[in-house]
Amino acid sequence: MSIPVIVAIDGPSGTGKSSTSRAVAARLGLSYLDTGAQYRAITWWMLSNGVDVNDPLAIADQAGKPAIVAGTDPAAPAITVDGVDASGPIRTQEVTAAVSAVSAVPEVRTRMVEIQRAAAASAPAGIVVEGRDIGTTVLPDATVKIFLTASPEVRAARRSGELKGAQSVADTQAALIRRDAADSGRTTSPLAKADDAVEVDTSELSLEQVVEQVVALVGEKRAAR
Ligand SMILES: Nc1ncnc2c1ncn2[C@@H]1O[C@H](COP(=O)(O)OP(=O)(O)O)[C@@H](O)[C@H]1O
Ligand SMILES: Nc1ccn([C@@H]2O[C@H](COP(=O)(O)OP(=O)(O)O)[C@@H](O)[C@H]2O)c(=O)n1
Repeated sequence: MSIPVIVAIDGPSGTGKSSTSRAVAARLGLSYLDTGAQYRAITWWMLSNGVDVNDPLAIADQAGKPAIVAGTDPAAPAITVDGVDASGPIRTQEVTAAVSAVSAVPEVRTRMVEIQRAAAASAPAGIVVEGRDIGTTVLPDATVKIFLTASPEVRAARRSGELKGAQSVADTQAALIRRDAADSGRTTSPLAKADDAVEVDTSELSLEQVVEQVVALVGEKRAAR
């Protein structure tokens, strides 16, 4: 058996983290973990249970309650909260608007990071983990660290394509920029590029080109060890 490979993919919203991570994991036969889905899931639970998402103490007090389970199959990402499928509700605009406040609470992060490290440690061939703080905090010894970027215009156009006109491109861009600022500005493990991460600007690249670059980097690291 070869040593498991750990790939950390970080970056702001709409840079291609999920699409790239799933494709790389599928191509290399690795597990896959979407940590953003976990933060969205705990946010959905807080909203559903009447917790004031602008009250960090109230969030901290409840952070240990929901059981969040994320699947690790890149062909079928799954997320449940207390056994209930949360894959639809976690993508609503209500959750998107509240997730940065909930994920800034240290007690929430401590809990999520524990689940994330356990998933990485138990992946048989290795794992691709995507998020905001994977290379800096969750898995600082990852084999390969990637930091994806793209211009705000490109990111907003990609996101509004997915929202199918539910929100204007201008509103989507403004919301992305607000979330970037909150995620980069928080005290506990903010969105940041690790010093040893490779930055890839995806603005002018196709998904296939980004996937090729990441697969090539993993191949180089594997050959070197
Ligand atoms: N390199 C790319 N070129 C064009 N579209 C892309 C690229 N990467 C991702 N996309 C598309 O952009 C949208 C957002 O991608 P996603 O992977 O969800 O980003 P993130 O996880 O960083 O928010 C998706 O609709 C996806 O198909
Ligand atoms: N490792 C991570 C991943 C996500 N998050 C939080 O979760 C939110 C949603 O992440 P996401 O990856 O689903 O966001 P999108 O890029 O899909 O819009 C982010 O805006 C962060 O507030 C985090 O704090 N740390």
